Amino acid sequence: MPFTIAIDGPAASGKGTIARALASHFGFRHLDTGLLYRAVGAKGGDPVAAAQNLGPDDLTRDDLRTAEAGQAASRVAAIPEVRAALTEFQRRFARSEPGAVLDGRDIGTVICPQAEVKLYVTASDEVRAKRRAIELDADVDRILTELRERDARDAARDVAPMRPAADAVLLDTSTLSIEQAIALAIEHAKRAGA
Ligand SMILES: Nc1ncnc2c1ncn2[C@@H]1O[C@H](COP(=O)(O)OP(=O)(O)OP(=O)(O)O)[C@@H](O)[C@H]1O
Ligand SMILES: Nc1ccn([C@@H]2O[C@H](COP(=O)(O)O)[C@@H](O)[C@H]2O)c(=O)n1
Repeated sequence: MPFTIAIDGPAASGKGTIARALASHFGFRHLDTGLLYRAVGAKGGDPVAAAQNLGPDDLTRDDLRTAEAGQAASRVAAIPEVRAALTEFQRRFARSEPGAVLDGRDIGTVICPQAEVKLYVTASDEVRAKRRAIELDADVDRILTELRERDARDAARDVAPMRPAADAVLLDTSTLSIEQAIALAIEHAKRAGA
């Protein structure tokens, strides 16, 4: 039976960093599901058609990590038909042998409610904005405004809103180094049988 690790949380909280490290540590596959929504937003045109026809080339564009791509992703992610078009791909990925780590906003609640491990990774708004501003070499105040706007939209939407699953373990990385956050996540996953 494949082992699934679901990691959710707000923008720039460190989900992807932890997800990649867990996948590497346990020899599992990793899917950054935010990239799917970023690719749909970046493709332009009808977002539902874009989601239904997403291909490998769409996921390797070099403009997907920008703040603008994040905002566009958040807008198309509120459309139920867009989410529906991306669901089966994510669920199939989650069944990868020997295991898979998926990070996003609705992995523990909607995509993989039966995941063996569920983490909800957070950090204060200010810490997240600072980390992302360093990463993108951008203005921290602009990034803070953008993160708050995106989080609010992601948490308020009717379909698959961003929230921790009832059985998720919360991991606040505000005062943790990357190494400390990864070590805690590995420890938790091991205790759960990974
Ligand atoms: N514990 C930490 N301490 C310091 N920096 C961190 C920590 N965790 C992550 N970072 C850095 O913060 C930035 C955001 O991390 P990451 O990309 O993992 O977040 P994310 O939650 O996956 O973001 P997004 O939702 O936008 O994809 C990266 O530059 C990463 O290196
Ligand atoms: N499971 C998911 C993953 C992402 N989204 C939306 O995509 C935006 C970009 O995600 P990042 O993880 O790359 O920041 C995000 O703000 C969400 O709107 C989603 O809805 N569900």
